[in-house]
Amino acid sequence: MQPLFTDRLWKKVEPIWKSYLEHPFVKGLGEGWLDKEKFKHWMKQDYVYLIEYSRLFALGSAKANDLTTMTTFANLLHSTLHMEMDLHRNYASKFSITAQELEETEAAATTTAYTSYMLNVSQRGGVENTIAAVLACAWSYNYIGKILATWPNALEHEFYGSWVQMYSSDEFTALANDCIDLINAIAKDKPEHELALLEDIVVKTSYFEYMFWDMAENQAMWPIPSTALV
Ligand SMILES: Cc1ncc(CN)c(N)n1
Repeated sequence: MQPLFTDRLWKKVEPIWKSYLEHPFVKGLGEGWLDKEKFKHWMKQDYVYLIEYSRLFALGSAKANDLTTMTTFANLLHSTLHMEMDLHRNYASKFSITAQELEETEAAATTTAYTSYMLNVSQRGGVENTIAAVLACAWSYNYIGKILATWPNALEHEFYGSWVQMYSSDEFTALANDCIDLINAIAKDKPEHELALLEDIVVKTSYFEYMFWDMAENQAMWPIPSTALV
């Protein structure tokens, strides 16, 4: 039997993904001591990130060569806009931030760079580029969620517990698995030079994931705040 493309990808990205678990933001979230202002920054940035990420699923649906793939992308789009973004809207209400205010968040430099990269590679290629661009997002959050769920009291934490519950849930796991199955099916008959390009997209987005945790940890926006500009 042919090895799965995601087995090869896993070998490549494993050191990057393992480093997420050592990152102070992820560690603080899993151990329950993360500063809430840092979490608020992540939540707001992630909301505008997810709007662009949703656009990718819509693009994947439009680029799909068959109805099954089109339906999978449509389902991923729907679940992101509802299930995943509901988590953010619920957290926002705890900070007295409305859904409208969340949507109007100015994207930080890292958020802009990451979403622009994903949209760029997706628009430049076929459906295989789109699924490669979203793979690390869905799969790595599920990877982190499932590991944090095994940490003492992470699932029960009064504030961060619902984050761990959502990203480790059966529903979110099914979405991540849909992405894994899609890329394996699409990669099956591709020549090595095309697989190498897809692998590069997954590695780059894995680096962007690390940068996103860093951005949240440092509550970073842009080098000179826009409020300082005339
Ligand atoms: C930055 C980022 N990457 C991935 C996910 C999981 N969809 C997320 N919510 N945010």
